[in-house]
Amino acid sequence: MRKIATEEAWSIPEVAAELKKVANSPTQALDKLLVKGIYDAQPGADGYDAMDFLGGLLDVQDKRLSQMDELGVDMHLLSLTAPGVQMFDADTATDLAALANDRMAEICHNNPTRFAGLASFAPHSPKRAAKEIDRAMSELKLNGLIVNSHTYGEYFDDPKFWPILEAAEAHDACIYIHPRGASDTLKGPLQDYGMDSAMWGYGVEVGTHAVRMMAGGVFDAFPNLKICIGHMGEAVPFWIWRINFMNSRAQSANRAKKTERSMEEYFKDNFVFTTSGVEDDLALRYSIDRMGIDNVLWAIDYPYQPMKPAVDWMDQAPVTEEERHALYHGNAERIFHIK
Ligand SMILES: COc1cc(C(=O)O)cc(C(=O)O)c1
Ligand SMILES: [Mn+2]
Repeated sequence: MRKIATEEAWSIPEVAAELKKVANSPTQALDKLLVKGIYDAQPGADGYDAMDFLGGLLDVQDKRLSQMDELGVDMHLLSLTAPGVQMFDADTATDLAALANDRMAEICHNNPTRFAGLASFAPHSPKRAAKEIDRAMSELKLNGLIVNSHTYGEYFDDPKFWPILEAAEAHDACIYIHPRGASDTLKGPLQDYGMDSAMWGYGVEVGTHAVRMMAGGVFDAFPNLKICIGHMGEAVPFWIWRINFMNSRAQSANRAKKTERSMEEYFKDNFVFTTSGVEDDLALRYSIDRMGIDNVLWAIDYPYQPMKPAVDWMDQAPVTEEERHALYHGNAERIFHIK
């Protein structure tokens, strides 16, 4: 069975070098905790260096590909790892997004059956971002788009970003909204106990972004726009009944923006989500039964999650063989235009 992993992190030395500067900058962004640990690792300080995430991010043809061969993973859908270019100034972000897209396109063109890619862009300059999206999709023939949730505390329900959404919809380019540390206005109690990143804060950040987009009417403006989120839908699938009920009550009470469709309809029609970093049988079964098999894709979240457990888990997950085909490759081929 063809296996396509859809949230597979990657980076280039130029972005890593720029993030090392961020690690030593006065920024108060919550991402700094993790950026310091990965890009300016002090051996033994917090153990991130022992996990060698940076080595895994920069590698494509060596350990990554040999593990894929060993485990029968046909393809990685690569994306520039969080926080991407979003902590840089607008010009640096625009330039490095284009550079990363060129490098990614080269990898994909040289290994067309093993790697596909999601293009980066700099949301800071929506019109320039839209041009990079046009270039990435039309010229570089990449497979979709990646953004790491907020950019300087702003979210895609804000119409200033809608040139980006317009370009994505026009190209039928799914935007993967990947996590990063919560924005300065959201980070409050997320700064302790390791809650800043994958354990909790990431899900809060992306879940908040997804609900803002649905409740903000984004999908009335862009009915064909497709969004992908990871980590079994950042808990939104579990919470969707309550989101739907409380939003429709708030709309009736004129406390929420009137929308053409319901929150549940938007989540079903305009979102898909992956299993990245949630290797849980019951969560998977619920997600398929609640949101539909066409909306769930398999992912590893390499190098942050080890490859073998993610394969072993999906190989034995409690799904039909038809569902397993959809999870492992069918949905990814459709959403990310993978031949
Ligand atoms: C950007 O840094 C990341 C770190 C981790 C982690 O497990 O600590 C996970 C992700 C991720 O889920 O992509 C990203
Ligand atoms: Mn990830």
